[in-house]
Amino acid sequence: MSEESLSAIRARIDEIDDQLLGLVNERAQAAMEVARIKRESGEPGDFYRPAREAEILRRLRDANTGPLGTDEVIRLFREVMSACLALQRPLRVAFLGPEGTFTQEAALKHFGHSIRSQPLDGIDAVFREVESNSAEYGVVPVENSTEGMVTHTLDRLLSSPLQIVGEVELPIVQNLVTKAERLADIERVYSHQQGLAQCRLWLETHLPNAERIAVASTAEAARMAGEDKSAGAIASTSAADRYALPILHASVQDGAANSTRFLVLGRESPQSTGEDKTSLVIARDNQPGGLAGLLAPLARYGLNMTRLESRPSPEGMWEYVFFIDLEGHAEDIAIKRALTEMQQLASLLKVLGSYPRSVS
Ligand SMILES: O=C(O)C(=O)C[C@]1(C(=O)O)C=C[C@@H](O)C=C1
Repeated sequence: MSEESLSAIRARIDEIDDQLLGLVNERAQAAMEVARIKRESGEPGDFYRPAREAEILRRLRDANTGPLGTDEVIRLFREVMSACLALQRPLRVAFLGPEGTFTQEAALKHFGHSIRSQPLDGIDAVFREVESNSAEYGVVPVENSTEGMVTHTLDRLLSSPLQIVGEVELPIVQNLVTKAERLADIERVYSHQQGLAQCRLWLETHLPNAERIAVASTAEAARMAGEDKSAGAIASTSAADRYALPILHASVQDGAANSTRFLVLGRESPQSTGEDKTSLVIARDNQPGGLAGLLAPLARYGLNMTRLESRPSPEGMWEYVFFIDLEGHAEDIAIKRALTEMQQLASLLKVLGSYPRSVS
């Protein structure tokens, strides 16, 4: 390619960037105008509107003709909205820390980078931070595709007044990070208990003699491995970056398609977007056919159940509560009717939240 045509294309890119800059700032002005109207009309709470954001992202995803791919378009516009929202007032988002955890990655994927993120040292602490209004939102893991449910999150949802306002799905890539130069020099491996479990086969094959030590998070594991040349950690790429640890082996998780689902916690359920999920927890006194009877209204109203999990009830031995995800919003007429009928049979029925299905 000649020098002239290269500089001509670069001049064109400069021109486009100037236009983009102008347009992005024009958009930010419009978002500030929305904030002014919200403030004047005395709307309670913060300015974040998850339903509106999901609609914007879905519309742009469907309108995109490339060459940029769906993920990139969603990521770019997520960041634009995040920056616009921060002009109104930056959101405080608590997450299961420390910095560098997959939960932080999920929080940034959902809210963009213009938030005030607050790392906390336990799932319970994240719930408490939002319950006490010290943060507007919280992000906690709820399920891993190889390791199953995060039971602590389910149990805490039962007792919390918070609502689920969103969900995030994140592909999980685990790495062996270490200052050691060879696998043979590694005597112990730190990780979160789920990280160790997700890489069980790889560890048995490649580090059969290394001691496995479960710690509070994969990020904490990376920090500890950074202080000990004969140790390694199973951790994310961002944890490796944060503690300046080399990745000796990348992508060591056993399942190729390993992903974790996170919940976004807030105080108010978002409005219906037409592509929503509703989570609830139900229980019925122990009796033959009890659960089947309780679920019958869902089938009668043609509702699609995407998840059913049981947990021991805090109330009594050998009693269970059931966590259910449905397609649809609690304001949809079919869900309203089904819930009214279920309520008559249930000893417990609590709607944990209706929220837009994750956009990707
Ligand atoms: O539409 C709104 O309510 C806005 O505040 C604007 C906007 C945006 O940037 O588009 C910003 C934040 C909200 O979470 C949703 C959308």
